[in-house]
Amino acid sequence: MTLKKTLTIAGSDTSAGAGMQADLKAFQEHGTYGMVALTVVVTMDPITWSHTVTPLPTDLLQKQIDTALSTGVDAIKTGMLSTEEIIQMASQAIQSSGTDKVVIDPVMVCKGDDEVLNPGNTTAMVNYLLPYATVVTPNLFEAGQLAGTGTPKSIEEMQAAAVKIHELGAKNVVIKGGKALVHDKAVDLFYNGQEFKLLESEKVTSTYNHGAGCTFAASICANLANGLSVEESVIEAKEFVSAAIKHGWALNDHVGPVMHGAKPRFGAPKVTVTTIPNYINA
Ligand SMILES: Nc1ncnc2c1ncn2[C@@H]1O[C@H](COP(=O)(O)OP(=O)(O)O)[C@@H](O)[C@H]1O
Ligand SMILES: Cc1ncc(COP(=O)(O)O)c(C=O)c1O
Ligand SMILES: [Mg+2]
Repeated sequence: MTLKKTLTIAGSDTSAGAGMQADLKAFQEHGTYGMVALTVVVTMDPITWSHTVTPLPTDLLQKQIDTALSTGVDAIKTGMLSTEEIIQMASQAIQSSGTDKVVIDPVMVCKGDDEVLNPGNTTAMVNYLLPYATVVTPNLFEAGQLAGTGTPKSIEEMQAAAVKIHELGAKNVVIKGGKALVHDKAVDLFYNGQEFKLLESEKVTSTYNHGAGCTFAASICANLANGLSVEESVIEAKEFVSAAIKHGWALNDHVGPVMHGAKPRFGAPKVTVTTIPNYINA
């Protein structure tokens, strides 16, 4: 038996709820063979839990990319890319791979840590990654940065940002309303250039959501590798991450990771999908 090969170009979250650890766990749960090209290592102060991001030498990143690509990957996901040079390397890797199954998770901040990685990265992501994105998965803040609109605060503003990001080259856009959007459900907006769809699930009140974004994007990547359509991939990923958040738990006093493998063990909350009109300028 062979498995579909999924590659994440991402950082290591030493606390292991997010980053490449989340990606590998989600890849595994979806039955794909996960591989990693590591960009940075994120460590936490044991007392304050403030994050330190340490980049790996770029020649070492390139060697990892070359190794993984030589096996022939079926789908690629990107996560934390800390510099413009690393963003360009990820773009080159995507182009060299020949795959059209590409999920860009435009990580700009870590939950619980407000420091933006590097403001110049947004322009580099727009120029080098969005044109190759099968799916891009910004949260509200990241969507506002990519679109240049400021952080969306309503479904209408999410639609406006999604249209801009689509115009920048991403074939499909999922803006994650998540916990931040003032709404009684956890709402994500899906836009494929033609239709807007709202994906809604119950909003979990727990704060144990570390790694939700990575788990969601990695699940989309694995689903694409396994041959699901873009829309099927996003819907299943939403179910998968909803279950993971519902069963999130406290690793210590500072952080609560999602339970990556919750869906196959406990089932998933219901996700409803509704096509909505274009409210922009309505
Ligand atoms: N409290 C919550 N309850 C249910 N789903 C949530 C919750 N918070 C986020 N989600 C969902 O988890 C996924 C990841 O979103 P989010 O946590 O906002 O991303 P990020 O970690 O990148 O900021 C999205 O599908 C979002 O709707
Ligand atoms: C290496 C790494 N990648 C990505 C993220 C983003 O995590 P999330 O899935 O919570 O958005 C983090 C956050 O800590 C991280 O450390
Ligand atoms: Mg994120």
